[in-house]
Amino acid sequence: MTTAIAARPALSVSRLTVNYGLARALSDVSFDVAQGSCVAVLGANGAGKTTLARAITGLVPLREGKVLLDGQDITGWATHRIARLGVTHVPAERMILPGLSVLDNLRAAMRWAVPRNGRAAAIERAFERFPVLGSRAKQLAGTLSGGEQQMLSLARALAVPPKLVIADELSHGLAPMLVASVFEALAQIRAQGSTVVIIEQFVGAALELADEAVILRRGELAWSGPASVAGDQLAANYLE
Ligand SMILES: Nc1ncnc2c1ncn2[C@@H]1O[C@H](COP(=O)(O)OP(=O)(O)OP(=O)(O)O)[C@@H](O)[C@H]1O
Repeated sequence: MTTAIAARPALSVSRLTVNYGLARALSDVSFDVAQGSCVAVLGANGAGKTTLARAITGLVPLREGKVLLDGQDITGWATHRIARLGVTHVPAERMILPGLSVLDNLRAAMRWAVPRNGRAAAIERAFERFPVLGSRAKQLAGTLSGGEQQMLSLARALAVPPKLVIADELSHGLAPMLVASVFEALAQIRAQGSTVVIIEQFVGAALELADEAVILRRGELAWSGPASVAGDQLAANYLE
C-alpha cells in the first residue's frame, strides 16, 4: 500500500501584512500554492493584489508574516536573491530594452541562464509562442506597439522557464487576440512544470486556467477555494 505524502507547496504565504505608511494594504493573508499548479488572485481595484505580488518578491517590506518558497523561508530577502531562486514577477509595465532589436532583447534575457548552445532553440520556442514577435525579430523593441512590447516583456520573462511566475495583470490594455496569446503562454509554461500565480481583471480567462482562486477584499483574504466555484463568490466579494 502506498501512503500519499502531501507535496510541499511551491509557495506558502502566511499572515502577510503590509503597510504603506500608516495605511494597511494587506492584512493577515495566508494561502498555499501547490507545485505546478495555477492560482488566480482576484479582487476589486485597490484590494491588494499587486501589493501581494510585491510582498512575495521582496519589493515591499512585510510588516508581519512569512513567505516560503519550496519550504525555504525567503521572508525579508532582497528581490534579486528571490529572482535567483527562479521567481519571475511580470508586471503589466513593460520590461524591455527599447534600443535593442526584439531578437537581442530575447538574447539579453537568456545571457546568464541559458547556455550558448541552447539559445537558438530557446529563441525559436519564444517565436513559436509569440508569432507576432517572430515576424518582427529585427525591429527595435522601442518601436513595437504597446501590446507587442507587453508580449516581448512576457517572452523575456519566460525565456528561462521560471520555477514560479507571478503574472500581474498582463492582459491589461491588450487586444483580445493578444490576451489569448498571454493565457496560452501561461498555460504552456505551467504544462512545463512552472507554478503560476495569475493576478487578473480578466476573471473568466484566469479562472479557466487556474486550479485554485484567492479573492482579496480591502487587503484581506475574503475567500479561497477551487477555481471552478470561485465565480459564484466573486459578486459578493467585489462589492466594496
Ligand atoms: N506605494 C504606495 N503608497 C501608498 N499606498 C499604496 C501604494 N501602493 C498601493 N497603495 C494602496 O494600497 C492598496 C492596495 O493597492 P494594490 O495596488 O495592491 O491593489 P490592486 O488590488 O492591485 O489594485 P488594482 O486592481 O487597481 O491594480 C490601495 O488602496 C492603494 O491605494
